[in-house]
Amino acid sequence: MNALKNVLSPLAMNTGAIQDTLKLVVIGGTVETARRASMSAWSGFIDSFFLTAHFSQEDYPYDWLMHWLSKQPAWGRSREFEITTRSGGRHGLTQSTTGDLDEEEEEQGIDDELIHGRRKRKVAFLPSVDTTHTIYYRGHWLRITRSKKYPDYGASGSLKISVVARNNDILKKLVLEAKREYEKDAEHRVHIFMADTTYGCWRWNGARQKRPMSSIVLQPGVKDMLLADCKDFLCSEDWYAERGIPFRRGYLLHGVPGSGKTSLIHSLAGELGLDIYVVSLSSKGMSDNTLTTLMGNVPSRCILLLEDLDAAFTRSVSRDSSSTGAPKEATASTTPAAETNDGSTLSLSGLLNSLDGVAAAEGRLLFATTNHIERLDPALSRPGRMDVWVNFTHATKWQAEGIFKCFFPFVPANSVSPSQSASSSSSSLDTVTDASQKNLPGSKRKSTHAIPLLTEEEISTLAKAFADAIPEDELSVAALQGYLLKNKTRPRESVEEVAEWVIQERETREKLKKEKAEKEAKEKKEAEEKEKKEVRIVDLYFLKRR
Ligand SMILES: Nc1ncnc2c1ncn2[C@@H]1O[C@H](COP(=O)(O)OP(=O)(O)OP(=O)(O)O)[C@@H](O)[C@H]1O
Repeated sequence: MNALKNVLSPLAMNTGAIQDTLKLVVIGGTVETARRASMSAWSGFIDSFFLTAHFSQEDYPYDWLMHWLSKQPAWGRSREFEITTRSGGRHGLTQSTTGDLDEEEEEQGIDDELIHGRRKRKVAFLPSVDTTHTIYYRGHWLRITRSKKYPDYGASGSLKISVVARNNDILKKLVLEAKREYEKDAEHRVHIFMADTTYGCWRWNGARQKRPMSSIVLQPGVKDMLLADCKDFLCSEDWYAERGIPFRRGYLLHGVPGSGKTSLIHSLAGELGLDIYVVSLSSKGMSDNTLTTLMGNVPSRCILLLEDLDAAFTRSVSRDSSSTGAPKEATASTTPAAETNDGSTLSLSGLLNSLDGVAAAEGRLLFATTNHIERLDPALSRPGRMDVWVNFTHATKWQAEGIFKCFFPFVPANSVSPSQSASSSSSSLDTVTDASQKNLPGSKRKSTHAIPLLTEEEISTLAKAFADAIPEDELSVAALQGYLLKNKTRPRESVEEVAEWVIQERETREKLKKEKAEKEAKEKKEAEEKEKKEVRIVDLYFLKRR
């Protein structure tokens, strides 16, 4: 008993101290809880005065606002922000290529010029992720919070803008202003979106400088016809509605590789101010459902580009003659195609349904390209789906002359002195506007390529001589472009040497053709031998069993 007392006595002595400690803990806890409650009540009270708008990266207003934010001088005073030279989304209007940032040049606004052949980087200041920034806008303080939804997957982000105001007028004004600025800057660019078959959504793939229509050399009248047709369609919504015809139009551009099909579509998009949504039907994971979802998410005014239509049902990107390209389903059956190794379950009926179905966007221009029109199922290319067909051939003499003129600049005859003109050879070079852009409307860029100054008359004579040496309908325009690119500062020499180049091209093509034929013959022989060997093994097996 005494022993127990001895053990408990120190505890009894410290009871007062323990009680005091407990009191302190309770009081401290109560105070902290009260503090937190009051803080949360206060922030709730404060928040009740805020109007808040949410913007998701998947939608256009997010891009408008990110673009607008990147132009706000407020970031100069901010203590935390993101500096970027490339955008993670469609707001790539501030994006550029290689080079270093030079403060002085940035301030002078010459950051988009070529310096020693390198384009200076453009730098954008953006709100950093998961930090709330405050900026002043038209008499209001805006609280801006940018966050990433699924950063681990690099997936979409969002933007939250709060403002103390009686109604949402200020937020509306902000969004409209951001939209206007974005569209003004986008004037000179075409945005490209690619189909993401994994998530069934569109991913921004970059913004390209508009390509002037004059840089595309096609037979007379073709470009004008297409442009007029597209323009007419885009302003005929009521006409279609009155007649109950789905407001869609399809263009099938078919013909040899490197003849300008894709370039023409990009050029048309620039001219019409439309974005391009590209689907490669043969891509991995493409299925009827994915395609229908994608079609449902295409905006109403855009160009939808189906590339290499003939490759869609071969699950092959190969477009050479060994690829059959023939649709696996000859008719538009309603059963989906069996799943292939790459997980594609796209069927012809699925494709047709997604093009015509209710989910398919109205007002879109469908462009499809193919190198093998003969392999297309008639159901796919019939009017209503493909209303206008344009055939692209190898270069004609007329095109050869046109592409030469596109490449080399000329100066008006009265601005070149006779002596200057006479001495203008590759040895007497002057710096002029880039040959490939000088005579093109809408071209602003200056290049430092040294190109001899020639008069319009000289260029015309050279272009004619160049065209004379080019065989009709034998070489692609892309091949001619390649040759001229190699000689972009040597207009005269390019004409003198072109006949020799044509001979070399023929020889190279013959050699490649021969090599290909030999390779195919070898593969065929190996396959036959393998088959024979397998048959012999099977025969042996049955002989043994008997
Ligand atoms: N008619 C043309 N006018 C101007 N440039 C052309 C023309 N055809 C081809 N080119 C040039 O050749 C290159 C390839 O052209 P493009 O990709 O448009 O050809 P394509 O017909 O779409 O080829 P593919 O069928 O292989 O996709 C481009 O750089 C383009 O500038």
